Amino acid sequence: STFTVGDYLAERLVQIGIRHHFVVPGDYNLILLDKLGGKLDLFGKPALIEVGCANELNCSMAAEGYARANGAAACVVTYSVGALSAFNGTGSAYAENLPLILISGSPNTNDAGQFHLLHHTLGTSDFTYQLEMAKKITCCAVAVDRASDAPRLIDRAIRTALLSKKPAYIEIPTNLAGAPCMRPGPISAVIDPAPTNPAVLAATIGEAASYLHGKLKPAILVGPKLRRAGPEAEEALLKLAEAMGCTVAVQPAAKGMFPEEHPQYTGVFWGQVSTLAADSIINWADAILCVGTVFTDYSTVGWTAMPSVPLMVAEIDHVTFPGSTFGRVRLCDFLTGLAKLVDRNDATMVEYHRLRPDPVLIHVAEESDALSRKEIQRQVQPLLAADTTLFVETGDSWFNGIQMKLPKGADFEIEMMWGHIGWSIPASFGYALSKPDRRIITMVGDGSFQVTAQEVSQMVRWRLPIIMFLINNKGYTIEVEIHDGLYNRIKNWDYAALVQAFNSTDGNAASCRVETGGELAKAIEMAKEHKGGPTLIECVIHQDDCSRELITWGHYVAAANARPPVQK
Ligand SMILES: Cc1ncc(Cn2nnc(CCOP(=O)(O)OP(=O)(O)O)c2C)c(N)n1
Ligand SMILES: [Mg+2]
Repeated sequence: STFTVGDYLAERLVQIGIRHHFVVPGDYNLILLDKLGGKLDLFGKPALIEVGCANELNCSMAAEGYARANGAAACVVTYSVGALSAFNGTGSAYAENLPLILISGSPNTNDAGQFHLLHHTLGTSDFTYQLEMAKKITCCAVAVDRASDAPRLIDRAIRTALLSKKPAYIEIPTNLAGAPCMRPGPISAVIDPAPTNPAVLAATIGEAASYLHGKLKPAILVGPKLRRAGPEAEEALLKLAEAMGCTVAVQPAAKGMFPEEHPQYTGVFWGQVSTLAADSIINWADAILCVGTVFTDYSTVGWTAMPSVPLMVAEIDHVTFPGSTFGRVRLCDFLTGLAKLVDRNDATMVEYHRLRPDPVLIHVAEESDALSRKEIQRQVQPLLAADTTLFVETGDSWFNGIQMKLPKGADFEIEMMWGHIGWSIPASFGYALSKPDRRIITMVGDGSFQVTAQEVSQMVRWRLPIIMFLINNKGYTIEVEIHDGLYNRIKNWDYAALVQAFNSTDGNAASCRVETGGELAKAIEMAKEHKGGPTLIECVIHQDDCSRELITWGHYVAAANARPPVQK
């Protein structure tokens, strides 16, 4: 059969390791979906498994979650009505440094020139607006308008996304998906990374050695971009930390990127809402090796927690020092090279042993007591195991999740830069498809759940045993703590009943509402046994029952938002 543009795209997506593609069909992408779904592997099975979502916002967020687990993801939508919703998950992928490939069908190539007015458009004959918008939220946006251009444009978009860990956009007209196309050359043309320049590497390591020279108490701070640089970078960081012997703290969005059971782990550095006194040791250090760090208003508690010493910052492909910068240095190469040369200096570890906070006494509530946030945390903690990935949603779930202890092998996912409420439901669904052997636990607030609840029905459809703790505090508590108003109150739902509605006649979702510690304990036992599908446990707590960290953090973030305009 003829090799087509759609076949070319399918081949490249499979070659970069994608096994599932997230879709919402529309008449501009149906032929393309046939091609993507029609690609068979050597055993005659579909090489790409098509995963339908209830809407394009959730579709793009499911792809974002898939990219966290798989490294890259594809989201296929129809023109305008689909793509504009998928732009939100694309923005998340940009903010969170994930190579999500957004693919949109588009009008027949003959229509623009004939000034035809078409459905799913603004009602003008200008069909370029979507590509222009996509250019602003991706690292590369291409529109194929001739089949002969498809290989070059598709390869460029995918390569740029993989190298920069940012989303890319590919637009394919409905009458080109099935058009004859040249076959691709080796995938190495697309995935070979830009190699580290050896001379630059040597110079960078030399600069790092002089940055550390004479410092008495260096520490390491890990940020969320470390993971985006690949598992070899995380491994290299571990070796560097062990070569130095110093303390290692992580930023909130990097929780789980350094093993928490490691003796050198000293908590989440998040200013006044840090864990394990990480702020004390970071503030005591006289040199901080920042690896993949991102300092934002949220991660610096409204700018009240910026480190006060000159920093070395190692990024995915460059390193900066106070007064100098080095490009084309891949993070794993830099960390590996530095680990071989760096002097051991455990001064911060010695000091940390002096100031490390003692373990806190965990209060065990009476079984009949009204359920509290603390009791939920106490009962969820034992669920975290080596094969667990904990998803935490924007809201007080961030703060409750950050306080959890991750046992060896456990992982953590948070969307702290983009912060789109509702992300965790489709994202944990997408992630679970890529890592079926992991147990997913999602902590999500009632407000967030209302944004993307439909995707629980995909967890039912794919029989994924995701356990969701829905914290029902009757509204937008994180917003209440930043700045309250009636707009932070929402209509309460019967969340447990809603999830049962997704079962219809062929479902397997378990759900219940719990209002005491005793009921929660029973629900957790039920969830642990329930394998054939998702479990939602709606945990009812008082609307003001929020973490002290949220209140402190909210106070300073509100102050940062309120800074008066600087007279220009
Ligand atoms: C798409 C999107 N729209 C609005 C916001 C602003 N926002 N941030 N957090 C919230 C409320 C979250 O409420 P919940 O999920 O119930 O969380 P908590 O009550 O804090 O546990 C809003 C409305 C947002 N972060 N994302
Ligand atoms: Mg809430």
